[in-house]
Amino acid sequence: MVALTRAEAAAKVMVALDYPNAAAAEQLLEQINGIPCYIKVGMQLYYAAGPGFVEKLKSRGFHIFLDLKMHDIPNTVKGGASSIAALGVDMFNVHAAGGKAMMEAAMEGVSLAGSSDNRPTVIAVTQLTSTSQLVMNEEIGIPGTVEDTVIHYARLAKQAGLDGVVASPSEVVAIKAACGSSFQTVTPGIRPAGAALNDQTRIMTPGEALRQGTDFMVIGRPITSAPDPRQALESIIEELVSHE
Ligand SMILES: O=c1ccn([C@@H]2O[C@H](COP(=O)(O)O)[C@@H](O)[C@H]2O)c(=O)[nH]1
Repeated sequence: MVALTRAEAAAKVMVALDYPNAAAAEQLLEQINGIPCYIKVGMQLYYAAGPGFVEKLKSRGFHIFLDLKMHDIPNTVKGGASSIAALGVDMFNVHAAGGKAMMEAAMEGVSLAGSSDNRPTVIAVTQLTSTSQLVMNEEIGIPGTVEDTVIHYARLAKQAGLDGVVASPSEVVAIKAACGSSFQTVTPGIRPAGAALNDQTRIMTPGEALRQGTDFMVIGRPITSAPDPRQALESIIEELVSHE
């Protein structure tokens, strides 16, 4: 495996700003100031702080993944995607379970918002990393293995013209084999050794996820709930730099 520089390792980490308001998010951003990682804004912060906060982060030079996981009828997702693309975010997502027509509508919405040269990366959520094999089969009612479902959704997303998927790091090798190495994988469910699992079930350490070939790893609580978030992020970056 080719060794990563510190900047390359940092650029693979998407810090999940799961906070109730802009002030709390700003506090974390202050603590990790100068580390060139990606920032993920999800539902909690977006619904509280709104599109203006996202635009503000963009104007300050952050790379933003807007994680709103749209899942609705195609026409509504087309409109939502168009509004999100107009915000200038670097990446956003939809649920693959919405189907191919819905994902194609998301891509149409993106093209309505502007030039294809600087459009956001559009990815699809496959199976949430909190979902276990048992829950997928017995509660949600999808038969077969989680990996088969993830691959089915990844293929559908690719056919619809999307750029990649959200999945567990343990599914990255199979996704790349099915959809090609340039099809992007964005993987939450990252837990440094010894960290609390919280509600995640399909997890890997940062080093293991890197070895699987993940493009980006989404990490929230192991950083944001740490006594020293900057130190927690630095030690994840160090794990990626030194991983063989
Ligand atoms: O399948 C998914 C899709 C999205 N997420 C999001 O990633 C972060 C993970 O946070 P942790 O605190 O590291 O568990 C969070 O914002 C989720 O909404 C996911 O976990 N799994």
